[in-house]
Amino acid sequence: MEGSVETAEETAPATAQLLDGIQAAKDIKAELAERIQVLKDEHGITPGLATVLVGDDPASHSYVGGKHKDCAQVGINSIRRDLPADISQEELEKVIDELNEDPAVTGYIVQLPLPKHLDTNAVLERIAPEKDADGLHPVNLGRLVLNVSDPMTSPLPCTPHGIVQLLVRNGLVLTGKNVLVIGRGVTVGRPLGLLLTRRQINATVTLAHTGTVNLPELLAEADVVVAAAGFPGMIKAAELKPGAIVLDVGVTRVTDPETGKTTLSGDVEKDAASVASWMSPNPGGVGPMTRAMLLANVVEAAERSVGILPGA
Ligand SMILES: Nc1nc2c(c(=O)[nH]1)N[C@@H](CN(C=O)c1ccc(C(=O)N[C@@H](CCC(=O)O)C(=O)O)cc1)CN2
Repeated sequence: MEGSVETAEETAPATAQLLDGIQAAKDIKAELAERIQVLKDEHGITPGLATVLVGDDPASHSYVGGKHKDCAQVGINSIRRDLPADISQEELEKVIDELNEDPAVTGYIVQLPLPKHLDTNAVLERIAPEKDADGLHPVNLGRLVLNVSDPMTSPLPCTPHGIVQLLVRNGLVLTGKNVLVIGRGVTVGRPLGLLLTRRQINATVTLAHTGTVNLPELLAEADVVVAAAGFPGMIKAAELKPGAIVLDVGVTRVTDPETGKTTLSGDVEKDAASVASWMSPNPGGVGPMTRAMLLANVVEAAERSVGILPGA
């Protein structure tokens, strides 16, 4: 147009700043490796993480494999208990009892989801609370509800804690912000709502789920969106408040019927980065933080067991 010359700067699409989970997880691992060395050198204790994996779900196998790799990187011993998909509740509970008694195991997790015939809540409840590396035992979740959990007493669930760390480490303050959490699962949505409404963070949280009827209105008002629904691409750029902070947690493996190739898809469309102020990539955002916070829980449990204040 005559008389108006657009510069490249004016026409370039805005792009959100990156909430880089890979870098933050790397920093956390370096900090943990130092604390592990102190446990070994000064207290003669090597933290040990055990994983219990039932069945042959490829995603669960990949997550568990990642957890063992992480342990090797930072100096945590790791022990795998891979069990057949048709294991009975009784047999699985026997494995849990063995891990509760094993002094080499300072913490352990049961990879979720379990096959449908197993009672997940009964399994989680059987884990010794002091060895619960996922923070999903009713005692540890109860402490979160009562607002008495901190690293000195009990572990926090890994994904919610990872989300908080990712925000804090990027200097993002949520006081007074409207946070919309989409998904009410026990590993992400519910505990995240409890964490973000603590006085230290002081956000106002709305928990949306499949029964929510006004998601578009909620999205339009949200300063921060945490999408943990597991529906690929359900959040579109146009639905977001401009400048929103977006954390994409959901991961779905989508297989192309023609090529048979499987790719990972998040809950948020990639072009949301043109509207958001900050956005976590997926992969490479919250997932690596989940793994890093698991390591932190294992280290903190070992520190508590020898009477060191975690992180001190
Ligand atoms: N016992 C538990 N089970 C499950 C949890 C959990 O915290 N405890 N969370 C998820 C799975 N999960 C950890 O177990 C997990 C998910 C994703 C990632 C991750 O690093 N993802 C990568 C992408 C790679 C991929 O998905 O293949 C990324 O986001 O960059 C780590 C751990 C359910 N079960």
